[in-house]
This record gives sequence, structure tokens and C-alpha cells, in this order.
Amino acid sequence: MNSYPVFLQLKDFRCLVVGGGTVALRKVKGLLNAGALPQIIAPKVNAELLLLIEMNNLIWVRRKFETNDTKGFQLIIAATNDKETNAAIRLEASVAHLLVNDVTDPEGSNFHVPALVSRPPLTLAFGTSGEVPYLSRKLKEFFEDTLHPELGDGIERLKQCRISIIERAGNDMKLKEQLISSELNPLVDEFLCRLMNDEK
Ligand SMILES: C[C@@]1(CC(=O)O)C2=NC(=C\c3[nH]c(c(CCC(=O)O)c3CC(=O)O)Cc3[nH]c(c(CC(=O)O)c3CCC(=O)O)/C=C3\N/C(=C\2)[C@@H](CCC(=O)O)[C@]3(C)CC(=O)O)/[C@H]1CCC(=O)O
Ligand SMILES: NC(=O)c1ccc[n+]([C@@H]2O[C@H](COP(=O)([O-])OP(=O)(O)OC[C@H]3O[C@@H](n4cnc5c(N)ncnc54)[C@H](O)[C@@H]3O)[C@@H](O)[C@H]2O)c1
Repeated sequence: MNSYPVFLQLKDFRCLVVGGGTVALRKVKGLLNAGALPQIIAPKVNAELLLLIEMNNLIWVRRKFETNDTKGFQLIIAATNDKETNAAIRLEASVAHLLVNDVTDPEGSNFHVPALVSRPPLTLAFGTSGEVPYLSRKLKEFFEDTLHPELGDGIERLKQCRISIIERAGNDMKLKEQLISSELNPLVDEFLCRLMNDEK
């Protein structure tokens, strides 16, 4: 089924990651990067995740998942290496209509995590509807290598131009369209010319 891609703003969102291995680590990193403070439930976590937990003062509940652990959370990631546990987490979360990602069951999840290329504030996200995650990763690596490393810096000029157009045009949509075409569009063209990293 087609998905509905969104960029979630997760500040103050209550997020839970169950599991403490490589995959859980990747998801915790992503959540932290988006401003969330995920709680972790796992009997063991790997060394890099432990470091992240300590550095960010995250809550780590050091035991296996138990019934009702998803209560009070809004977004759940089931990232254990035990499919049955992941399925139990998914079921509990689904009954409560929570956002849930089971890293071992794309079809049972109601969201998938894409592979990202970040040139703040610009983000490229790759997903294959859970069908070939390896391709998502390779696309990320390709664009990470291809896109100019400081591409995002040029966006500030575009943003200022947009603000100025909105201020001057007010509710005059015709004027807004004219200003976009005469002022914003040339800057966007310039931005697009700078897209590739030609310095290699
Ligand atoms: C993009 C990325 C983001 C991230 O995880 O942050 C991500 N997987 C990544 C890599 C990756 N994952 C796997 C491999 C090994 C090769 C292979 O098996 O194909 C590699 C490649 C590698 O690591 O090199 C195995 C795998 N993945 C899933 C299953 C379960 C299944 O398919 O049943 C299995 C089999 C597990 C098993 O064998 O037991 C499921 C999911 N993986 C997703 C995301 C979601 C769909 C994304 C999409 O639509 O494309 C989804 C549905 C759920 C989710 O996790 O959100 C991340 C790139 C990280 C980066 O940025 O570098
Ligand atoms: N979605 C993806 O991107 C992706 C990618 C690769 C692998 N996988 C799959 O994801 C799963 C996790 O992979 P990993 O490399 O992180 O595994 P891992 O073996 O490194 O870590 C598993 C973690 O789950 C914890 N755990 C086990 N049972 C638990 C329970 N009942 N309650 C709470 N925590 C529990 C363990 O303590 C450990 O911390 C595997 O099944 C793997 O095949 C998914």
C-alpha cells in the first residue's frame, strides 16, 4: 500500500524504543536528532547506546518488555530481536491507536523509518514501502556523496526572499505569483545549479 510521508515534529513527544541493539540505536539517534527524548526498555543495551543514554539523561528501564509498557507513549518502536515480543508490542500499541514501527514487520507497522540525507533545513528521505531497505540505504549514500555538503546554507537567502515577497504581496495573489517568478525563481535556479558536489 502507498504510504503518507510526513516530517514529524517530535519535541515533547513521548517516544518509546524497545530493544537495545544496533537497530534500536539507529532509531534512538534519529529520535534524538528530531528533539525527542526516547525512553528505552531492554535487558541489555550496546556500548554506543549506553553512551547516548548517559549523555542525554535518557530513561532506560533495564528489563524485558511487559504488558502495558506502551501506556503513556505516543510513538513506539519495537526493535527487539524477538519477533513475538515485537508483535506483542505492536498489538498493544495498535489497540491504543499509537504510531508503531516494528523493525521486523513492515506490513504490521503503521509507519516506516526512511533513510535520510540532511542538509538542514533540507531533508531528502528515501523509502521503499518496506520492500528493499537496502536500496534506501544505498540511495542515501549516493546522494550523501553527490549533494554539495553546504547546500543547506543557500536556503537562508531563499527564505529571506520568500518572507520579503509575502510581506510585500500581502493578500494580492497575482503580485505574489509575479514576485515568485521574478525574484524567488532565479534564486532557486541558482540553488539548483549548486546542487552537485563538483569539488571531488
Ligand atoms: C532505511 C533504514 C532506516 C533506519 O532503520 O533508520 C531502514 N532500514 C535500513 C537498513 C537495513 N535494514 C535491513 C537491512 C539488511 C538488508 C535487508 O535485509 O534488506 C538494511 C541495510 C543495511 O543496514 O545495510 C533489514 C531489514 N529492514 C527491515 C526488515 C524487516 C523486514 O523486511 O521484514 C529487515 C530484515 C531484518 C531481518 O532480516 O530480520 C524493515 C525496515 N527497515 C526500514 C528502514 C523500514 C523500511 C524502509 C524502506 O521503506 O525502505 C522498515 C520497514 C521498518 C523500519 O525499520 O522502519 C535503514 C537504512 C539506514 C541508513 O540510513 O543507513
Ligand atoms: N528495521 C531494520 O532496519 C532492521 C535492520 C536490520 C535488522 N533488523 C532486525 O531487527 C531486529 C533487531 O536487530 P538488532 O541488530 O538491533 O539486534 P540485537 O541482537 O543487536 O539487539 C536486540 C536487542 O533486543 C533486546 N531484547 C530482546 N528481547 C527483548 C524483550 N523481550 N524486551 C526488551 N528487549 C529485548 C536485547 O536485549 C537487545 O538489546 C532483528 O530481528 C533484525 O533481524 C531490522
